[in-house]
Amino acid sequence: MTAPAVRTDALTKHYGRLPALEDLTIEVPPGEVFGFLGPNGAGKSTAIRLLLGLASPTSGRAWLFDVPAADVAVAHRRVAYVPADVALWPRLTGQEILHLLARTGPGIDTAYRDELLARFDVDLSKRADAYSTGNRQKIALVAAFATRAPLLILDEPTSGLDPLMEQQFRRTVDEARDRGQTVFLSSHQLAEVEAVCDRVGILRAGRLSEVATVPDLRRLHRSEVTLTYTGPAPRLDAVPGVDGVESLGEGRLRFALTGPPGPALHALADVDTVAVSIREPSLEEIFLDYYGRDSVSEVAR
Ligand SMILES: Nc1ncnc2c1ncn2[C@@H]1O[C@H](COP(=O)(O)OP(=O)(O)OP(=O)(O)O)[C@@H](O)[C@H]1O
Repeated sequence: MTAPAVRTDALTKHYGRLPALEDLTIEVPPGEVFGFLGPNGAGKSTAIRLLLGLASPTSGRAWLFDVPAADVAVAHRRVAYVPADVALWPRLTGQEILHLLARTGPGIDTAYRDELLARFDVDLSKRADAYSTGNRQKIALVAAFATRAPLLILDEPTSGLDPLMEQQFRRTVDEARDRGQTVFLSSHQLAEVEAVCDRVGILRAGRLSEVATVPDLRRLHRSEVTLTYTGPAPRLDAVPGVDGVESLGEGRLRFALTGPPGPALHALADVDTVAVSIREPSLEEIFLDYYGRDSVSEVAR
């Protein structure tokens, strides 16, 4: 059996009394694009630092392709990493930095690197201390995606990119997946996670609340059902999974449906239904369920 690209077992990190990460157990198979989603302080960067051996766990363990994460010299042969705050050698030009990174990493595809440089519109002649945050991030992304590393770990990879570059980023992740690389990324951006990830892990205050595909997340959460009928109004108040029943006037009503639709369909069996529409929740609405209104603006920004 192929080793999982990432595996953690009850991975925990406390800073003093603060549980930055509690009991994280996940498995990411090779070739998957996995997104770690959560608001500021949820523990995303802490988890990534533990995977990279940049911090040691308080308890629990992590492996990259079955190599203990703490065995940095071996584990990093298969990893390319882009940190949230990209720091580059200030006196080197973009060109020099790419050469340096190519010599120290797991080997690169130079033709693909040139394609990425054009795609991300990077000016390689400037010294790194003259780069903007977004340009530093672009250099680091090009360096990582141009490697043949089987695992790419990206901490908030698009936080400094403009919308046009975000599009290019999404295309590049798709190409990495097509080549069989595993991508493990953290993000605040719901749209990005929705667009690129096969599965999403939702972190809340250091704990994993859910791991699911985006369509599965939608199924777990409230859909909005609007019903048009003739005859007497159906009685739905006590039906499992149904709440917020609201009349929209003559012969129309709306309700929220959570979980399997069977009981609601059963309750509607004798109703003369003219039309029914079901609107699935957006990822943002799913977040409202998890975090409440205050943090969703932070997550969706
Ligand atoms: N070196 C540290 N010392 C003390 N506390 C820390 C340290 N690093 C992180 N923390 C705390 O651990 C918690 C998780 O932080 P972490 O950076 O992992 O969150 P995050 O989800 O990556 O957030 P953001 O989206 O803001 O980067 C936060 O409360 C943070 O203040």
